[in-house]
Amino acid sequence: MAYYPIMLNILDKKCLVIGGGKVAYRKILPLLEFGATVTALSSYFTDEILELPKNHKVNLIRRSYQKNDVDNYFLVVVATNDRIINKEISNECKKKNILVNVVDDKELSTFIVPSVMKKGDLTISVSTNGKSPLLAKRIKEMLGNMFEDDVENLIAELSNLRDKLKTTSATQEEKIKLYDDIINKYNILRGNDKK
Ligand SMILES: C[C@@]1(CC(=O)O)c2cc3[nH]c(cc4nc(cc5[nH]c(cc(n2)[C@H]1CCC(=O)O)[C@@](C)(CC(=O)O)[C@@H]5CCC(=O)O)C(CC(=O)O)=C4CCC(=O)O)c(CCC(=O)O)c3CC(=O)O
Ligand SMILES: NC(=O)C1=CN([C@@H]2O[C@H](COP(=O)(O)OP(=O)(O)OC[C@H]3O[C@@H](n4cnc5c(N)ncnc54)[C@H](O)[C@@H]3O)[C@@H](O)[C@H]2O)C=CC1
Repeated sequence: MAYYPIMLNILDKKCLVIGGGKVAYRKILPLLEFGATVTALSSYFTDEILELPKNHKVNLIRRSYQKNDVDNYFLVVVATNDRIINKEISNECKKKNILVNVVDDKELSTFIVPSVMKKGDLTISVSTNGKSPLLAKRIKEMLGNMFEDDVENLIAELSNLRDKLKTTSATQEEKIKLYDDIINKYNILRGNDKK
């Protein structure tokens, strides 16, 4: 079984993280980074999570999970240490067509989270289909170190040109030739001696 990778727009979307331990914290951070409004619900929160509402769009609810808590959320991450509760929440989300990630059971999840490296508008995301999250993280670290910082300038230049070419009658082949000329002008990979 392989997962279909997509880029999800979660800007201002209501996302719920259930659980308040170190894994919940790790799952909350990228949701915030990508613009979601996060509610964390847990009977207990670590100090790191308790600090978050000071500077971020996070709302904390300190109690254990109750039926229908997932209603009206776009996406739910389940990070408790209670497998029975995890299964119950997963079933509820699936029934209600809410995207759900259960951090310790991919069978209960409708999506899993890859390891992500972001450099401006370049996103590199690595998954092992849940087989080895640590390897996903290591590969992401290796790939992250391969890129020169000017990859961000390259993307900006390509994007500007692309906007301009949209209103011209250039053919797809002509456009790709122009894009490739720019790509070849840059040294996006470290140690790449082209130029
Ligand atoms: C299926 C998945 C579900 C999901 O969470 O979406 C899942 C599941 C599990 N992870 C476990 C363990 C670890 N997870 C990490 C780290 C990360 N785990 C992440 C994703 C995923 N983890 C999804 C699959 C991703 C893929 O397809 O490869 C990353 C990429 C993203 C993120 O968490 O945001 C993030 C790296 C962030 C970064 O790049 O920095 C580390 C390393 C570390 O902490 O440093 C360890 C210890 C080493 C090891 O086990 O490899 C356990 C066992 C728990 C136990 O033993 O009790 C389970 C449960 C199970 O496997 O059943
Ligand atoms: N996906 C991943 O990357 C990883 C997943 N895991 C798994 O993630 C799970 C959580 O790990 P930790 O954060 O270290 O655990 P933890 O024990 O520190 O935190 C569990 C949290 O769940 C809360 N909780 C328990 N029952 C609840 C309920 N009924 N309603 C609301 N909140 C409830 C607790 O109050 C606590 O805050 C574990 O099952 C672990 O196996 C662990 C490592 C990595």
